[in-house]
Order: sequence, then C-alpha cells, then structure tokens
Amino acid sequence: MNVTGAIPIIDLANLKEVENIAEDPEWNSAGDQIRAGLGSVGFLYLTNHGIPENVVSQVFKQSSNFFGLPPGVKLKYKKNTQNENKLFDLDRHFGYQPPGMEKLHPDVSYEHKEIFDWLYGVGVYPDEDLPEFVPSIFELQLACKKLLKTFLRLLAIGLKLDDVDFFLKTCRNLQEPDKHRALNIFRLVHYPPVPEDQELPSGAVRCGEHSDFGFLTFLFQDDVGGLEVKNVNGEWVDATPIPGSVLVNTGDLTEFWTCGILPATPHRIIIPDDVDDARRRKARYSIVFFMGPDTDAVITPTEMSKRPHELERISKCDKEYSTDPVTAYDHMMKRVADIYR
Ligand SMILES: O=C(O)CCC(=O)C(=O)O
Ligand SMILES: [Fe+2]
Repeated sequence: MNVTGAIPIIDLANLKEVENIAEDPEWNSAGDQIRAGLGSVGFLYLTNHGIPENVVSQVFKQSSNFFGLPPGVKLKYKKNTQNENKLFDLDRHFGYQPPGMEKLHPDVSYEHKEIFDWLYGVGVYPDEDLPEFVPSIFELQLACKKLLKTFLRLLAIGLKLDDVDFFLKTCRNLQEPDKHRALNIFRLVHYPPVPEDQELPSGAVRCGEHSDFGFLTFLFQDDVGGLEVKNVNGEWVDATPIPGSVLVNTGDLTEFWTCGILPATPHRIIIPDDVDDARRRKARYSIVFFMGPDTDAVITPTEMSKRPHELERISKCDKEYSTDPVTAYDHMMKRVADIYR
C-alpha cells in the first residue's frame, strides 16, 4: 500500500537563537514534531532550513558534469576502500563507484546507479577535470553541518534529554573537523536514464531497500521522484520531491542508540509506474550527506533512552537491543563490512 503525504514537513522559519532553547515554545514545537516524525514514518522534510538554494543547485550541476565525463576519466577516481591487508579503511571511503559496485539489497541483483563519495580531509578529486567540483561540495557540507548543529539540539529537546547539547557533545567534529574524525560521507548519486530500446518493467528498482548505517542522513533530491520510505506499520510512503526542502532520516546507529525509539528507516528508489514513459526513463540525481558522531564517541543506549517517559514504548518494542556501550566506529564497521564484503 502506498501512503502519500505522510512524511511531516517541519518549517524552521520561526526558530530563533534564544538564550534558553529548552524552554522556548518554537524549539519545543519543532523538537516534538521531529521526535514524532522520526519515531513513526522515519523521514522528515525540513523547510526554511537556512541552506541557500544556489549552494544546493551548484552541487547538482557539478554532479551532472562529473557523471557526464567519459567512463575512463571517472574511473581515474574509482573508490578502493581496502588497505594493504585487504581490510576496510574508513579513510579510503571516497571516490567513484561505477554502476554495479554497491548493492544494498540481496534480492536486487544490479542497481543501476553510479556514486561519488567525498570525505573531509582525504581523497583524490577531479580538480583538473572539474575545478568547481570540490569547492561546491565543500560549501554545501559546511551549510549542512550548520543545520545539523541546530537539528541535533532539536532532537535532544524532542527526546526530552536533560542536556540539549547531548548529541553535539558526541560530534566535536562539527566544530573541529581537523581534530576529530567522524563518519561523515558526502555522496552524489546518479541513476542513469533508461534508453528507449531497453525494456522497463513495472516495479523497476533503482536502489534496493536498505537502511542507512549511521546516525542521521540529509538528502536532497531532484524533481524526478521514486524515493519510497517504509513507515513503522510496514507501508511504503512516497517521499515526493518538495522543492527547496531537505529530507532527514535516521540510520542503524540511531536505532541502537535509542533502543528503537527512533528506528532506522528502510527506504528504496523505484521507477514510478504512474507517470509517463519519458519521465520514467529520465535520469535521477540526488545528494546525500551521511552523518555520524566522532569515531571515538561511546554510544551508550541506556543513558540516553531508558528515560521514564519512554520506558513504556521501549518495553513494547519486539526487538531486543543490546545496551552494551560501543564506539561509533565499531558500530559502523559491522555494517560497512556487510556492504563492501
Ligand atoms: O538517491 C536517493 O535519493 C537515496 C540514496 C540512498 O538512500 C543511499 O545512498 O543511501
Ligand atoms: Fe539510503
């Protein structure tokens, strides 16, 4: 069943930097909507979020320029996440992934998409071929991090934590990216057009069902559509593109951290059946910012989530969550190892 219009739209226009945000009605109202939305449908749209429209459109333009380069040029930047010992190395999580390299669901044999990942402070990038590529990404990730700081405080307020800076304290990388490593990956995705002579069956999938593995994800999509989100009742909800908005969703780390209060949201990209053929065949572009706490941040579910007002909900949860502390890095590595095996 497809449910439309079920993803909350949270307008941040009235949020002001006031002295005591924990007592401020606007911060509380937005925090409550975030808590409710992430706990039910698992995705939110943010509007009036402060990220300038032209900063986003510049990155879409550079993304289209990059993916339009000849395959041989793109392959100069091919991702290789393995170190000399053939083990996954976070510091190599950058570069180009040609179609077929990443597979997010075992039932989808081939995902027709290509990816470029950018990682702060490391990597080899197409500076010669596209001089504006990295500067445009840099600017957008800075704007995303600014929004993230606000969002992390709203989340703490929404979860009724005593300390509004609870999450910010685990993300020192936001203030000092050169001192603290984090699992922050800035990703450009291109789902190539489907040629007219190629069969395009109903229910075609561009990106298989998966949940993100980190803490929070910001997602910008073009106007093509196809993103679907599975809510807590198991219904697929359309994440229809809303111009100028940012989508936010939770990952596996959030689910673990909150003992399931905020579950990781399954999502996928399909090719919609209910639009005309030309539109179904059109390329789709998205920009995704995966955000994690500092790699050495210790995630302790009990401290954050076993709070009196949430106990009833946690006790109803049918999944068992470990309450053993783990570093953000170790949690992430378990998931990454499954994908890049
Ligand atoms: O392309 C999109 O809109 C989403 C991609 C995605 O979910 C992912 O890369 O994790
Ligand atoms: Fe995703």
